[in-house]
Amino acid sequence: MTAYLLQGVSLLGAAPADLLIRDGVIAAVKATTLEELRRSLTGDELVEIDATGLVALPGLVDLHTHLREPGREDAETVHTGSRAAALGGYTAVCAMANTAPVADTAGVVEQVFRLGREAGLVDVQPIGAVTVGLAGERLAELGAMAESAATVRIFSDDGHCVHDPRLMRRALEYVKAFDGVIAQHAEEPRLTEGAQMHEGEVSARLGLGGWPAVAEEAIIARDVLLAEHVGARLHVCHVSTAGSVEIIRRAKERGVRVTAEVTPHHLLLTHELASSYDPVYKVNPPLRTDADVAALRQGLIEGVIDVVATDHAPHAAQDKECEWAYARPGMLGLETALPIVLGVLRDECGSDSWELIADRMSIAPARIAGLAEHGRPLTAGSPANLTLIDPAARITVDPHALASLSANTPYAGMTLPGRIVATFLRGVPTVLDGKVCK
Ligand SMILES: NC(=O)N[C@@H](CC(=O)O)C(=O)O
Repeated sequence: MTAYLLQGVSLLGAAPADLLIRDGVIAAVKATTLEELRRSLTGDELVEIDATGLVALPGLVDLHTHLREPGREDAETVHTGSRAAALGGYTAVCAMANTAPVADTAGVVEQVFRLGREAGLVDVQPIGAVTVGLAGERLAELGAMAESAATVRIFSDDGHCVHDPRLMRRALEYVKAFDGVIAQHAEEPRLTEGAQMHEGEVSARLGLGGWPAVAEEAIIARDVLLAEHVGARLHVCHVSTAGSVEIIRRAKERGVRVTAEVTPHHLLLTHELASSYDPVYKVNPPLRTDADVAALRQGLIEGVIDVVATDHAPHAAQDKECEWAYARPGMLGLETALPIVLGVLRDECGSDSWELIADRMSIAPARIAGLAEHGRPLTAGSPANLTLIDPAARITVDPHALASLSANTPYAGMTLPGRIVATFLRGVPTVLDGKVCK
C-alpha cells in the first residue's frame, strides 16, 4: 500500500505541518521526524510531495450536481462528471434526480450509486425525486429509496418546483421519520410562464420574458412555514435573490430547520450578461442584479446561506449553442467552483478565507447530506478525504480542456485564482499534479 507524505502543507488555523496519509486515513500530522517516519513504514512505498505553500482542505462536497446518466450520456456521464469533480477538489457529489429515467425508484438510485463506485473518483450520493417523474402529482417511493443500497437522504424535484403545498407538506412529513431533507427548487411556476431571464430593466430592454424574484421568494416563504409546521428539514436550492436571503434569515431566527445553498455563478455574474444573447448565460434561476449578488455574498459570509453548491448543469452543444429562447438553462460548475469562491471571498474579505471555504464547501454540505466520512477535520485518524490547493497559482478557463463532456462554462477565457493540485479519496489520489489519476 502506498503512503503519501505532504510536506510543509498549510492546515486551517495551524502552522505548516507534514501530513501522512496511509491506509485510507490521516495517519499522522507531524510530530515525528522524517527518519522515524521512514523507519515506521517498512513494506510500504512512501511518496513524498513537497506541499510548501499549498493549502489542505477537507475534500469538497457538492450538494447539487447534474450528472445526466442515465439518459443524456452525450452531455455527461457519472464517470466524466466524477473526473470533473475530482479535478475541482471534490470528494463527494450529490447527483440530482432529473435524469431519464428520473431517479424516482430504488432501482435508478442504486444504478447511479453503483456507477459512482465503479468510477471510483468521488463518492456519488444519489438524490431521489420527490414526485413520480418530477411531475408534481404523486409522491415517489421515498421510503424505498431511503432503504435502498444508495441510502438516499435528500429528495428533490430540482428543475421543477414541488409547487402543490399539500404534496410538499406530505413530503416533509414523510422524510421527517428518517431525518431526511427536501431540497426545493423554489419557483412558483405560474409566475415564471414564458420566463427567459431575470425580470428587470435588462429583460425589458431585450424583450425577453421575465422571471421575477418574487417567484422564488413566494415559494421559500411558504416552505419555511410548512417546514416549521411539520418540524421537518427543508433545504433551499440555488438561492438567487436578496429577498430570499432575508426570508431564510428570519426563518432561522425563529428556529425553522432550514438550510440553503448559493451557486458560484450567482455570487459573481449578473443579468447584464444576457445583453450578449449568449445562451451560456441562461440558467435557472436566472442571473440577477448587483444588489442580489451583494446580498448573497453577505448571506454566505454570515452563514444565513450554509453552502456553496455548484448546480453543475452540463448541456450538449446542440442544446446550448442555439437561439437564447431555445437553449436549455444551466452552466458547468465543478471545475471552477473553488477558484470562483476564492476570488469572490478575496474581494469581500481582503484575504484568503480558508476556514469559511472549508465550512461552506465541505463541512456544512457533508453535514446536510449526512456524509459522515466527508467534511471532517484533517486530524490524525480522520478518513483521508482532502484536497490540496495552490492559492498563488492562477488558471485560465478553456472550455474544451475541461474534463466535463460538455463545454457550457460562462468563465471561458477568464483567469481565476487558485489551482487544485491534488485530491485524495480515502487515502488514494484521484488527482495528482492537476491531473486525474485514472
Ligand atoms: N439549473 C439549471 O439551469 N438547469 C438544471 C435544472 C434547472 O434547475 O432548470 C439542469 O438540469 O440543467
